Amino acid sequence: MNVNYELTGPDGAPVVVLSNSLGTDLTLWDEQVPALTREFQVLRYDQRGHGATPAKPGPYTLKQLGRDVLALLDALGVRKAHFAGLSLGGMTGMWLAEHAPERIDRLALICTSAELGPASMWRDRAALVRQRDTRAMVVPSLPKWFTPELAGRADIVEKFGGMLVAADAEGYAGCCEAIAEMDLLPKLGEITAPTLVIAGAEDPATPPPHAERIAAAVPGARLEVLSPAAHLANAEQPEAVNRLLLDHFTRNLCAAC
Ligand SMILES: O=C(O)CC1=CCC(=O)O1
Repeated sequence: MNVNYELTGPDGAPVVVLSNSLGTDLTLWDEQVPALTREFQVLRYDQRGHGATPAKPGPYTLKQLGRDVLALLDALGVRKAHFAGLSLGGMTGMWLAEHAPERIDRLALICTSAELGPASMWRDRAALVRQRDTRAMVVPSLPKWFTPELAGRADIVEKFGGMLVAADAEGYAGCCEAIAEMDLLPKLGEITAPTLVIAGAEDPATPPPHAERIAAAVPGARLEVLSPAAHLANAEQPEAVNRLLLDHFTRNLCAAC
C-alpha cells in the first residue's frame, strides 16, 4: 500500500500522526500543522482511497487501516508516535492503541465513536457510493460536518466538498464497510495510552454520548466538548483543538515528577 503522507516539523522532534475522516484527506489538518510543528514533527497521511492514497478493492477492516499506519511508521523509522484521529481516523487510532500499544505514545480521539451502527446503514452507504460515486455524499455530508453558519460558506463548500468529490468511490465504500464491521468496544478498557477525547456539541454524526462512552471506558481518559462545533470540530474550532492537542501531547503526566 503506497500511503500518501506529508512529514513536516523540526528534525528529531517527537512525531504526531494525524489521521483523516471518511471523505476527507490530509488537508483536513491544515489548521493544526502550523501550531503542532512548533513542538512536533507532524506526519499526516491520506486514508486508503482518500486524497492521493490509492484504493484497493474493498471491503476494508480497521485492522487494515491500522496496519497502513504501522507500515508507514516502519518505512519512516518511527518506533513510537503520538496519534490524533478524527472520526474514521479516531477509530484507526483506537485500533492501534488496542492492538499495537507499543507504537502509540499518547492518543487524541476527535469526533469519533467505538460503535457507530447500524451496520446495514454503512453497507447501504457503500452500495450507494459504488453506484453513484462520492459526489452523492456532498449534500448529506456538509451539514453534518459543519454547523449551519459554516456549512454553506463558499470556501468551506469548495475545500471540503472538493475533498469528498475527489475521494475514490471504492475507497470510500471500503472505509464504510470497515466502520460497519468495527469491534472496538471490548478492548477500550485495555488502552494504556493517555487519551484525550474531544467531541463537538453539535455533531450529528458522532454526538457527545459517543465520546462520553469512550472516555468512560478508556482508563484515565479526559473528555472535552467544544461548542459551536459539528463533526469536523478541528476545522470549526481550530484554536481550541490546537490548544487541547498541544496540552495533551506535552503535559507532564507524572504527578510525582
Ligand atoms: O460521514 C459521516 O457520516 C460522518 C463520519 C462517520 C465516520 C467518519 O469518518 O465520518
